[in-house]
Amino acid sequence: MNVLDVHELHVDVLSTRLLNNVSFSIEKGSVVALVGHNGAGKSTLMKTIMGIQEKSNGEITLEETYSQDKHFLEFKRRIAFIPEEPLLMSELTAMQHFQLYGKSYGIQEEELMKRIERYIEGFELTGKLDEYPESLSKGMRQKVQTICAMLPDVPLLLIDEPFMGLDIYAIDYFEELLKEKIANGTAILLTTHQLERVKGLANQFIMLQEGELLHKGLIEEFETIKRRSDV
Ligand SMILES: Nc1ncnc2c1ncn2[C@@H]1O[C@H](COP(=O)(O)OP(=O)(O)OP(=O)(O)O)[C@@H](O)[C@H]1O
Repeated sequence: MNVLDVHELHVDVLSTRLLNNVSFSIEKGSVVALVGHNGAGKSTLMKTIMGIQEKSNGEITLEETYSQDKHFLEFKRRIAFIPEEPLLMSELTAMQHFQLYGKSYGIQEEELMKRIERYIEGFELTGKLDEYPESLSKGMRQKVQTICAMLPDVPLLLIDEPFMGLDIYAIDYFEELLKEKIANGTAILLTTHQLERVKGLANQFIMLQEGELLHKGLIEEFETIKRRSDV
């Protein structure tokens, strides 16, 4: 089954076309690395799938059923996003962020508390639950954002530059969590400038160039395609 179908996606901002006719699918349990030069459109694609960036044309569907246009709430509940820069709310503590995510994804209270405890220990955030974002370090804010996305069991995870700003302990722990999610059937679309770092996770890649999908394939084919296309 396809977890994500992106069909003929176009995104324009003012008179600039940021994504041009992008189509691809992601199967259940697949991990796809989205690669491309700075400005290729990777973050724009992520934000458009999340509905943060408006599309001008095309269709985005989850689990072959839930259309971003027609079933927005069901769509949003099936997807979690870790942006490159933490997008936390200054008026909420770390704990309040977790509770907000728990509510919006309909996680049962007892299960939510269990997961929060597990993740704050794993990410070494014990004692930071009542802190507001401004009194956390950048890496700690990234951890809070990461935990928010790890709390629900969603079929699709979008991660813009995983591991950015995390220390080596947090990277190892996060990688283990992702492997656990993948084993349970979660599909992941992640952007990266360091393919080496995600090689243990990703099995496919999509290459964007100037807003267009240039290549897609298995991760093992990446080096050959990269050499051949000189990008
Ligand atoms: N809101 C916006 N308004 C106008 N142009 C934008 C907007 N957001 C992004 N762009 C432009 O769209 C293009 C793609 O940007 P995007 O952030 O998606 O690239 P990226 O592949 O994620 O790059 P990087 O590797 O640097 O993170 C860039 O040329 C950028 O200047």
